[in-house]
Amino acid sequence: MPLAPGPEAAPGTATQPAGILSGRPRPPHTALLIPSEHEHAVTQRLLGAAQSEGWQVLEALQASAEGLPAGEACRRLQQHGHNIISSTRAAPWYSVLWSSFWHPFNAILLALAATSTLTGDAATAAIMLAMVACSTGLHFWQAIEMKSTVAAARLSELVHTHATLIRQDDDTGLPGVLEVVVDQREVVPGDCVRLFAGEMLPGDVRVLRAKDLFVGAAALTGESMPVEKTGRRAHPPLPPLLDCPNLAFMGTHVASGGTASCMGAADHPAAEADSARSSPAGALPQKPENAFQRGVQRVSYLLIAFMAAMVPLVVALSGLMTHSWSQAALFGISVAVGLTPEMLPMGDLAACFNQHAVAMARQHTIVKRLDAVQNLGAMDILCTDKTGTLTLDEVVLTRWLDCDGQESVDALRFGFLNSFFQTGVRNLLDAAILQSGREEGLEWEAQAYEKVDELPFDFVRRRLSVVLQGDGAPLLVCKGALEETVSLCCSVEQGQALIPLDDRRRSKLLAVGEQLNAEGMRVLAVAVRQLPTAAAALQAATAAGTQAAEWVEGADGDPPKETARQAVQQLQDKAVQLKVLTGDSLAVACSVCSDVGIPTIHTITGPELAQLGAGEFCVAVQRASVMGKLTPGQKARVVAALKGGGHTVGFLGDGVNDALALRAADVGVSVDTGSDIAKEAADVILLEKSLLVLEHGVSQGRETHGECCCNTSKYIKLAASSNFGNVFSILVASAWLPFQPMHPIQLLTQNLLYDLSQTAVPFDRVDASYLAVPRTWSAAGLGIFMLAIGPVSSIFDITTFCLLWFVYGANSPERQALFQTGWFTVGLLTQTLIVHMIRTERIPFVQEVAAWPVVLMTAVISGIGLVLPYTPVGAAEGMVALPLSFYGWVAATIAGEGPAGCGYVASQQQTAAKFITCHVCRRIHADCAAGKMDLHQNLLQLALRHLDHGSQQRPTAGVNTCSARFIAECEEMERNNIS
Ligand SMILES: Nc1ncnc2c1ncn2[C@@H]1O[C@H](COP(=O)(O)OP(=O)(O)OP(=O)(O)O)[C@@H](O)[C@H]1O
Ligand SMILES: [Mg+2]
Repeated sequence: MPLAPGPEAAPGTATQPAGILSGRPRPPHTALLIPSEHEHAVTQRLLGAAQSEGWQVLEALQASAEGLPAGEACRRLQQHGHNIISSTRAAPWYSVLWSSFWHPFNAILLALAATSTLTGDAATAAIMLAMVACSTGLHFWQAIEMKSTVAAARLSELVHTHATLIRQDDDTGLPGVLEVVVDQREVVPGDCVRLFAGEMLPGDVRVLRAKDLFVGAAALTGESMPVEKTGRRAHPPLPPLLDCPNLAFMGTHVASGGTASCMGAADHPAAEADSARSSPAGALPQKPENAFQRGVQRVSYLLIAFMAAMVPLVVALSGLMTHSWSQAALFGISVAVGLTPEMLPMGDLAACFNQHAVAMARQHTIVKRLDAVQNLGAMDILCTDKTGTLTLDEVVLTRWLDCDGQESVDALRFGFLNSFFQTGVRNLLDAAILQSGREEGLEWEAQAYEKVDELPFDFVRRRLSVVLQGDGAPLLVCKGALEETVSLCCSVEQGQALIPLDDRRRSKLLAVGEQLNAEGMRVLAVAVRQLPTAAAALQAATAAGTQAAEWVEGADGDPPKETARQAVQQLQDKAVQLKVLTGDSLAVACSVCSDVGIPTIHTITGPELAQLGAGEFCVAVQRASVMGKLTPGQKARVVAALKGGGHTVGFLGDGVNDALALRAADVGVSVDTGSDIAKEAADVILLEKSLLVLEHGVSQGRETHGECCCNTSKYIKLAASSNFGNVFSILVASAWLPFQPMHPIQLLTQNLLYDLSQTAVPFDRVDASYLAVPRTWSAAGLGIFMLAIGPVSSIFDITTFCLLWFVYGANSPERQALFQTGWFTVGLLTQTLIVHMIRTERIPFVQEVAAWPVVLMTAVISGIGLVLPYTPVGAAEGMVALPLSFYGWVAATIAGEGPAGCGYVASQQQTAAKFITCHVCRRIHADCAAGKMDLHQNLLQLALRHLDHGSQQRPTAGVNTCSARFIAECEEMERNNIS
């Protein structure tokens, strides 16, 4: 029963019955939206509800156990607004401004400004404050520009979550007879909600009646095991709010519970005592780090390590040469600031991802986490379930047979009874059985029974049982996967007689099932047993050795999708390997897979996997393309093992049993029609369950990766390598000059201008060839860039030093201003313009021009760098006018440094790529020889990855030849292997 917000709710926050208001940890920006007194009042009201009897809570909410009348619900919806969490609204501008200001770069600048003020250098302090304003303004503009929170909120509105409510029908006036499924946003305070396994709580609720209701609250409390909730009144002393046994909160999910209704009608009694507590959705773990996060982290560590090594050296050398340790320390701090690519907060990336996410929404793909867009592009293995992805999701019951393969209405009758009374996970199989049963006129038979208890379906046992009370003795009806159910039976019905189910008959039955499976039919078995008492029936259902008096069989067909084959082909063309992970039988999965073009040469089942050790498990899952009879935990383990093998793994699934694997994957993909818990665990939601839609998503993910990450990593490489060169030059200069090669303030200005010039790089164009294969963000290549570009730029810096020292006579502390201005200009221009040479292999501006934002920004910043020494700001920073002839040297340095740097990088890359090529080749050959790798399945994939390795390092003739040779070798080996 969702609880109403109090009258004291602030306008605009009253749109939800409870949810975020109830005292759980909140996202930071909601703190500004929800007054804490209000939160306190809500907490008190919830605690009050926990201590009251159910009817008292109902009375307080002016509601009844029969549900709200439809008209009243409408009125409440108008009064309270939609049931939406306020946190999805945009943070106010002042909080955005504050977070833009609160940045390490600004903190250092403010500290430097304070130091300068204390030493009486007001001009320097003023410049530093201007830089703070500039950097804050830039970050603020980026944040406002991207409006990512607002856009993300709008995107999530496209994904629908439903809730089952009990409402009174105003027309008939009959109470409690209407069970309506509505959008979660339409749930109002006072509504009675029925809860099913796998569903998310639509609000904060006071449980009124429940049996075996287990709620997973890992998202709120961090507690991974689901906890039981009951409808009983709580007595003081009360536990903390989140642990109250009769309160359940928005954001948590129903882990198990059969008929565990929050508020159920009398004809829905409780579930069996020992229900499926090991429900797959029971313990949804935190999302592990994904490929993108791992990559970003590695890059950050590299930069930090570099800074930690260089800065103390600079301080020591500068202190020794100038004998002014305070100046040396200040200089060291400026160098440290210079080494951080601070204009690249993740804001830039987020803005870029956000733009792409909005574009993807137009293609029916909703991105819940922004970095998931690029993970979709980086994905090289896609694990998918079968139903609805490869098949039409249209299950029709086609046959109902007895043990001899003859049509048997009894089979349908008991199947129908089981499906009719079960209240666990909603399921297409049950819907199909119910439909056929109704068509055969069996519905009235259900009236003769009353459900005594239920053991809900779970994906490990793969069966479900109901205990029914008719005229005679209680009847246990069990329905489930063929093998699992038959393994419990000891006799079969033949005519009116019961005959023992011996091994021969059992194998015959299983063979018939397999034959049907091979035709793409799913086969379920139904077993029944009459027992003296309900308690005995319950015991029999719980125990393993149920003795079945009857055995019957039904078959369900779900034809493959027409578009599946095309989508599989397109994904394979994009170098994405497909693996089918299903809980269904292997034979059915293989039948569907061969229809849609997924190889079925290497397959494995869950029970087989369970026998393997960790190492063998990894090899087996890398090799197999179809895996059947997997438990939910095994699906997640397969995903984790593939990730451990260095792949970026996607998982597409919609069931309660897919939630764990969705969470484990680098990118979890679910569908709008999927179960709540799957949608909660996923990073991407498809509004249409289709591999074709996903294939578009992959293309867009690659573009996103290219435009956002490739360019951004280009930015980081450039920033890190040119800073490395600068610091190297500073080291040389500090060891040589009796003064500082550049004033700290000049260094900071140069750094700020350079960073500004690079803010446009993420919006640069990317080559089409870059999009052909999966890409991951990595620090690989950064070292080469730093080691190649750094020394080359240092050589040109040193020639500049010599020029200034020997030719222009800037060789004493009195003439240091000329030296510093000269190096400021050369350094800024070369750093700023080198991006045009690094970004393409062709001749910049002649054969290839960068995107206009890059051209514009670099031109503007170079212009500023050239005129700054002639402005009052430049003068305040201690710059002087440069001799005109010096600009000729500047032009020559730029002309020389670019090509020299590029040439050197190319040669370094070629060597590195060759090394990688040979290294990869050697490893693959060795693995193949040792039989660790399956040639047929993996070679082409590896070849593509290998080619990718080469092209990531900028393809050169040598690398391409090597890759081509490698692919030829692979094909040759494959041919030999097959023949
Ligand atoms: N409602 C049900 N009643 C009885 N048995 C069921 C029911 N639902 C599923 N099963 C059994 O459990 C097996 C696994 O379930 P299911 O096929 O839904 O798994 P899955 O991994 O979600 O498959 P998919 O990959 O097709 O989505 C089924 O093949 C069937 O034998
Ligand atoms: Mg499924």
